[in-house]
Amino acid sequence: MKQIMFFLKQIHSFAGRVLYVNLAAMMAIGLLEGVAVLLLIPLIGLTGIIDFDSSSIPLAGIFSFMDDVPVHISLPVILSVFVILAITQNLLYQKITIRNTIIQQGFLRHLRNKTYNGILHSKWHFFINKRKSDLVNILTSEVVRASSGTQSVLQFMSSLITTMIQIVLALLLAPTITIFILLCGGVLVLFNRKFLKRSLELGMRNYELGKRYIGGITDQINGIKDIKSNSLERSRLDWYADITHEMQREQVEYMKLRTTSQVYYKAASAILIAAFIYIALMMFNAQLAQLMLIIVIFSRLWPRVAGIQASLEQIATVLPAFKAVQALQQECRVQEEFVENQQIDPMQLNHQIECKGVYFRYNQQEPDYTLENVDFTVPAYKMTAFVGRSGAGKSTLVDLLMGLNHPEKGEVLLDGKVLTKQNVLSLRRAMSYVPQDPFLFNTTVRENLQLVKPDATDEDLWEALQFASADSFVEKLPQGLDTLIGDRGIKLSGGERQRVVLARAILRKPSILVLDEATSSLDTESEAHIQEALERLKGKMTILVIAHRLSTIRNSDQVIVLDEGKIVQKGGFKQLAQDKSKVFNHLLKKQVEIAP
Ligand SMILES: Nc1ncnc2c1ncn2[C@@H]1O[C@H](COP(=O)(O)OP(=O)(O)OP(=O)(O)O)[C@@H](O)[C@H]1O
Repeated sequence: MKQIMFFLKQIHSFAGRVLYVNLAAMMAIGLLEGVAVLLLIPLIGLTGIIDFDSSSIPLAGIFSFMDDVPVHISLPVILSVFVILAITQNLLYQKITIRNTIIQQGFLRHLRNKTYNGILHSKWHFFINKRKSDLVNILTSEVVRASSGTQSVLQFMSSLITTMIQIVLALLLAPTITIFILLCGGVLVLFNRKFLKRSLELGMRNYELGKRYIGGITDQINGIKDIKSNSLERSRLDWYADITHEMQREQVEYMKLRTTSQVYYKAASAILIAAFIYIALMMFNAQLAQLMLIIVIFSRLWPRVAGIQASLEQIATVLPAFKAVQALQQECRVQEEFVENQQIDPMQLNHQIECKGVYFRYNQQEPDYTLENVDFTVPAYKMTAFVGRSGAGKSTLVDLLMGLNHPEKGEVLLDGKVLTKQNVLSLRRAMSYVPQDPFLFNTTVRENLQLVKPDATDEDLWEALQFASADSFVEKLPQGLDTLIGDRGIKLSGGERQRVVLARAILRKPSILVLDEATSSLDTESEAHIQEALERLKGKMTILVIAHRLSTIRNSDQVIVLDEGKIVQKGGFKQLAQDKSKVFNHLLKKQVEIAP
């Protein structure tokens, strides 16, 4: 019951008044069905087969006025009313089903939007600690499962209301039989509690399996090149066969559980009805009319009780999915980065970015800092490069400048203003970021570029492409700007992809451009193209570059060298190269040795 209330609260908070309208309509359906049962009393009398003694049946008196009406009139009248009631009830039922679907689909959409909104507005820290496939699983499978619980709850409510009304009518018609049926039903529901517990366990297993399944296939599809080139197909297929087998077993077990509990109800129904007719005939000398009522009431009421059990089991299985969605929403609330409720303009960086005494670590339980006492200034409209060995802390530092990581001590200042939750969005809108593995959609060059500026004209697009040294190769593509570039831009070379992404970054006309190892996987010619592009951009915006390849940053205005989370050198490229005892010179020498 706690679980039903939990679901009802959620649906209520979403649907509000509409829910009550539906519940009222369900009550009307129950009443109509009840009236149809009542009509059986004069019908039984009219058949004349049975010696109908209305005094033996409560409520039957209300039809006594029909005693004087001839059968050739009363029979068609009663049958017509019966047909009208049945049609009205079914029409109402159809309307309610549609309205319930509107509530359920609306609730699904509401759950999806709220969850995705929460995810997108969470801090970077949240993503660092989360497995991406778990988020995909919740957004695709679990949200749907959770909202299917809404349907079960509405079905449960409808069954419950109809049953209640029928119980009241049945109590008026035949109190002893009804109380007996109810007692038996109650005992069976109690007895079947273990089925609910088991349903909950199966729901939990289904959730875990779904998570593992999506996690596994996401990793494998992402790493398909490794799988193929290292001939790992067999082992991956074995994994897949195992997990799908487990999923199959879980579904079969669930079906076994559902059908077993229903078998109990059906078997109990047959036994009870036989026992009751026997007792009624042998002990109470019941009339045939009363026996017919027993059968009618029993056959109407009992399936409802069984239906309630089925809905409860259904709700129990989807509860883990609902709780997982809720837990994620709660986590996102705690991790909220900013509220996007007002029009925020991009900031214009005119003077400098400063890092003052910054300390940062990913895990505050650990003693060592990833960045320690970091102090530097990045002048606006200049190009600053961050270099250092792998793991020195370059990406962590740039993430801090982008407001993705937050200093534990110290502060980041933009034109003298501390970077906070309040101005981080304005900074992001002023920034374009080009990662090492750039992201392109499976569509045309044009649409990939217009992603950041939907109203960009052809002239704007070509200008950005020219700045990124990408114009000449785009011109040569079969359909130019309208050429499809495949999944993640697979039809372009690494260097071409990188330049399209750079063009996209430039199209936004950012105040700050960040390149995160954008040239490390490129050949020398592609690197030279990016270098040309950077040369063209110098002086137009503030450029931050993380570079493994030191040749890329030869023309930067300032180089910041990091080692084990500390700044060990700062200055111009040539100046740093001359200091033979320090890290920068060491890095340079290594690259010269590797170069052919
Ligand atoms: N999400 C994380 N959680 C915990 N530690 C992390 C995380 N990301 C990075 N680190 C650690 O922080 C340190 C700095 O990593 P960072 O990625 O900033 O280095 P980097 O200089 O950019 O390295 P690379 O050149 O290899 O990309 C490393 O020791 C790394 O293991």
